[in-house]
This record gives sequence, structure tokens and C-alpha cells, in this order.
Amino acid sequence: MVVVHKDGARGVHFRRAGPRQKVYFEADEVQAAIVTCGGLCPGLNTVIRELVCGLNHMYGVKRVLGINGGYRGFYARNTITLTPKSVNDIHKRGGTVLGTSRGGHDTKKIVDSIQDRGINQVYIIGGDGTQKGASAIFEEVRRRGLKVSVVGIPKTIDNDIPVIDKSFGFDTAVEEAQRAINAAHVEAESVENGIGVVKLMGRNSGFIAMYATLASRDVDCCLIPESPFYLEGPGGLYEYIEKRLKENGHMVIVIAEGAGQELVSESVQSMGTQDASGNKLLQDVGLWISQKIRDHFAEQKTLPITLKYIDPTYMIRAIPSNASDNVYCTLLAQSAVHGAMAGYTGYTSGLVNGRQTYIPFYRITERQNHVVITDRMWARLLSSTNQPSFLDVKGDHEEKEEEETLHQVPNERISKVTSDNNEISHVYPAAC
Ligand SMILES: Nc1ncnc2c1ncn2[C@@H]1O[C@H](COP(=O)(O)OP(=O)(O)OP(=O)(O)O)[C@@H](O)[C@H]1O
Ligand SMILES: O=P(O)(O)OC[C@H]1O[C@](O)(CO)[C@@H](O)[C@@H]1O
Ligand SMILES: [Mg+2]
Repeated sequence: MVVVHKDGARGVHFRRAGPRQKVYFEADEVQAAIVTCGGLCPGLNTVIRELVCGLNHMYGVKRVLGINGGYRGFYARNTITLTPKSVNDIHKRGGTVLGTSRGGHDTKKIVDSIQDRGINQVYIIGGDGTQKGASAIFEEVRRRGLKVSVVGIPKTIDNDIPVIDKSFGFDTAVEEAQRAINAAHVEAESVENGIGVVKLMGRNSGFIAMYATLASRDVDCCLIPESPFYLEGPGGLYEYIEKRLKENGHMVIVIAEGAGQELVSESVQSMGTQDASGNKLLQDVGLWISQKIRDHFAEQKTLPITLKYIDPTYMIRAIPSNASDNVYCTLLAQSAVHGAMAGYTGYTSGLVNGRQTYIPFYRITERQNHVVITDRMWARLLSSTNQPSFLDVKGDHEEKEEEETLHQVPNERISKVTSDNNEISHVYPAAC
């Protein structure tokens, strides 16, 4: 059964991944290359391993090169020969055996290198930036009329790549985040009015924070970039912390690194810089919020708190992938190989509605995936933590007050629509 939204976009279908009857490349003419770009993610080595083994075992391809250190490795570094033997154990290690980098994408130099080395299959593993780079390589390869398959494999622990169900490594990262949350909870519940603050990755998308919170059940408040929050006044964070401490004696806050950046910039001078790939560098919201909470309760003098701040940032992405991510990485890599061997190009291998598919690059690069705070999952989180939605921002308050002052009806009588005849009748309130 196919379930569609009544008003949703129709007619977007992706080609199903898998082996094809007709194989475009002869095994001995294939010169494949693999590159990993952007930040680390659990499962990178598994994908590399399964690409090498898939090419070799399924199609008899013997020549596979590893490009060292991300995109710039195409023109600035030596390559590594990859064989099933050399990659045999790498899935047990975190990181990427090929190395990675940000920046350094020079389309012309990269395609020159592809041409010079006689590469005819390029497997590019990386996040949203990497897929944009892969798309530029694909266009340049096409412009030059080269017989080269350019294939993307989506990677990001932030889960910010659109269309696909989720990115590999995400489950592993969420699982590892549990350890930090658990530590924060143990610290918080061991003292009077203890607060544990955990900062997790997610610069534009709060998926890791949201799923880590839902998985844990120890988290009382989850703050993500998509849901602006405020500290002071009714419905604010300080009020909620006070309530939670009075109710429960301790609390845990999970905050995504991209949350509340506008608040931090108000009080800390913005660095206003970017990384080598052009991604905005963020302020440390975890440190900032911890200090704000400490200062607030110190000023109040009514509720002495103890706050512990845990920042497991790189720990959740520098680890090997768990069992389910290993399976997922294997399927992505095998699908990528089948597509390239069949002669497809300009696609990303991805899971869509539970099916392995080939997604044209432009679908992946046209937008970013975000937590939709009006959607079910965020509502489920709010029900689970019972935290404020922070939708009642100051502006809304003012509006509400204005609305309330409009209700100046004579207080003896109120209007009601009757359910049986739909006529408006006037009834007296029960208390009168
Ligand atoms: N618009 C773009 N066009 C071409 N290349 C790009 C573009 N954006 C980024 N890249 C290149 O892609 C590589 C990785 O980009 P980036 O550092 O943004 O990481 P990413 O792939 O988005 O992964 P993540 O954000 O998950 O760490 C870099 O080498 C960068 O130069
Ligand atoms: O310090 P680096 O390597 O730039 O990586 C940090 C960024 O990488 C990501 O993990 C995405 O890969 C983001 O969540 C984070 O902001
Ligand atoms: Mg990115």
C-alpha cells in the first residue's frame, strides 16, 4: 500500500537500485576511485570496504584507488591502492582510512586528475557540501564528454541530507550520545538541584538531539536550531528549569550546537567566520547556556543549583558504526556499485521509503533536511519531555494581551452556538 499526503507533491519516483542485466563496463577496463570529504561519520570505513569488495566480488573489478584527504587529494596528494585484503578490517575502526578535508574543491583540477589517471568510476562519500561538489564534477565530466560514472554516497551524522530516509552513521551517533546523556543524568540526580547540560552536534538540523532525547527518557528539555527558545519570563527556559527542579530535584538539558545562535550572538561578539568549505562557524552554545543558567540562579538566590556541562561532540562521530549502520553502509555501497557498473552516472545512492534507490544529484543538493517543529516527531518529543514549546514568544504575548482586552462583553451573558439547531442562543454562565 502506498500512503500519500492529499496535498503533497505527486509523481517523484526514483529508479530502484540493484544489479542490471546489461553491464556497461567490462571488469578489466574499470579504474575506480573512492574519496571521502567533510566531517567524520561512523561507517565511512564500512562504505569504503564494501565498495572495494563489491566491485571485486560482484564484478571482478581489480583496480580501485583511494584518493587521500578529500577533494584536494585528487590533485595534491598521492593515491592509495585498495584491495579486498587491504580493506578487510577497516570497518572495525572509526574515521576514514582515506582521510578527509573541508574546502579544496577545484572542479577543473579534479576532473583533469580523473582524466589523467584514467579513472572511469568515481565514488564520492560525503555530506550536503560534498554532494554539491560531486554534482559539479558530474557536470564537468559531461561537458568534456568523458565516459565516467560519478556516484555519490550520502554521509552526515546531522541527517541534514533531504529525500533519503536517514543517513548512515546517524543511529550510531544517537546511540553514543546516550552515554553522555546518561552521565549528565547520573551527575544531576546525585546532587540537590542538579542540572546536566549535554551539547550534541547538529549545526542546522536538530535530528541527533531530538532522537537522542526520545531514546533516553532522562532528558527534560531538548533545544534545537529549528525551534527558537527564550530564557526569561513566562514560558521561558528559566521558569521551566525552576518548575522541574521543584518537581523532580534535578534535570537534564540536551542542546544541539546550532540552537539559540541568535541569542548567543546578542551577548557574545560573533566570530563571523567560516570554515574552509564555507560553513558558518558557530559559537559554543553549550558553554553559553550553562553560564547563563548558573548566573540566573545565583542572582535569584532562592534555588542554589549545581550544573555540569558535558560536550561529547567528536566522540559521537569518531567511533565505528554499529551493527545496523554496518548493514545500511553495505547496502548503500553495493547499490552504488551496481548503478555505476550499469553505466548510470550523476546520482546518489540512497534509501527512500525503505527502498534502495538512485537519486539524481540535484534532488539532494536543492535543499537541506530540517526537523519540522509542526510535525509529529517534534510533537512526540514535546509530549515525552513535557517541556515548553517556546512558541509563546514575547511578541505573541503582546498580541494575546491585545486580544484579551477586546473581550469586553457584558459579563452576565455569554454567547454559545448550540449543537442541535445551529442557532445562536444566549445562555447564562453556570456560576451566575
Ligand atoms: N557548493 C559547493 N560546490 C562545490 N564543492 C563544495 C560545495 N560545498 C562544499 N563543497 C566541497 O565539499 C567538501 C565537503 O563539504 P563540507 O565541508 O561542507 O562537508 P559536507 O560534505 O557537507 O559534510 P558534513 O557537513 O556532514 O561534514 C569540501 O571539500 C568542499 O570544498
Ligand atoms: O569541526 P569540524 O570537523 O568542522 O566538524 C564540525 C561539524 O561537523 C558536523 O559533524 C557535520 O559533519 C557538524 O555537526 C559539526 O558542526
Ligand atoms: Mg554539510
